[in-house]
Amino acid sequence: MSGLAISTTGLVHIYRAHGHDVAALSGIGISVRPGELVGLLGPSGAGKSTLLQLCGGLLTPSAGRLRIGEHKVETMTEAELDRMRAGDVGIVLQGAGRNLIPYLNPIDNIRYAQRAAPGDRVLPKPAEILELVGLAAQAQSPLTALTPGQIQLCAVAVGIATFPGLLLADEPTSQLDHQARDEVLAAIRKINAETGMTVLLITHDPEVAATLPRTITIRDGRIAAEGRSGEEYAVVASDGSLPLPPHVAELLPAGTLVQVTTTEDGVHITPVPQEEAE
Ligand SMILES: Nc1ncnc2c1ncn2[C@@H]1O[C@H](COP(=O)(O)OP(=O)(O)OP(=O)(O)O)[C@@H](O)[C@H]1O
Repeated sequence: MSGLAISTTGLVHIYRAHGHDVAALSGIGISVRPGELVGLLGPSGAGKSTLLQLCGGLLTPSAGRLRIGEHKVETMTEAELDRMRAGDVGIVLQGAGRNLIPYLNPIDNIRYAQRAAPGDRVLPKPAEILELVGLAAQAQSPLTALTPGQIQLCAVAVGIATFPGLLLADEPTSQLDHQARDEVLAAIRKINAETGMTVLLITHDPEVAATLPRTITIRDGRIAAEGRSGEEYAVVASDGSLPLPPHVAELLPAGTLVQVTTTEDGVHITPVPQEEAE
């Protein structure tokens, strides 16, 4: 299957907790083209995992629009979401072991993941998947004999067992040494390049982020910035608002009046001294 696009408009997710609700996402608008490899960044609690789970059909939006390929996620029934997860979207949850059946070897883990795929789907051979992620030699090894890096590669292999159009991975390179981290990242890049699968991965590691062609940073449930090959940019939202980079926000406390002017060489934001504003 070829890569799936992701498109969201005004995406909101509220967790209904006892006593109070938590707005994890407060109006996210992103557009990811088929076959892109995108990193999702942001501080702890920013809403990254929530966005990933919405894209994977594990959660449903509280408001807003979410398209995964042709799927209109906000209108889908539980059964339709199940079918999307079984064939079109692969999810690698944080903590490799959560994605694997501990008593099955790598090739049987892949076979098991393929059982849920829709009957009309032509599935790749499990050996091909292991070859793609670089685990061919460990196909029959018990998971207990694998290194942490190989276990993570196995979790990725299970995530792509049906060759979905979208791979979602929650911190696939965390808790690994640098060599294992780079091997997992190389496998994900290879999957993306050779199959055209769209990939959205969460990372906290600035070294990983710097190597990705595109990154999206979330802060307080909103898009805070986008990166292109290591360079960070602020992104104008659909309502015209512009989140300030943290080092600028520090200089302009909430409530500061600013003058926004345009000149030939750009747009300037100038704080108005308080005495002038009064
Ligand atoms: N099941 C839940 N019930 C209530 N609140 C939740 C739930 N899951 C997450 N949250 C809250 O939603 C917000 C966003 O959480 P989320 O896990 O999406 O952030 P994150 O950016 O992935 O964080 P981290 O990097 O720590 O994994 C946080 O305030 C979190 O406490």
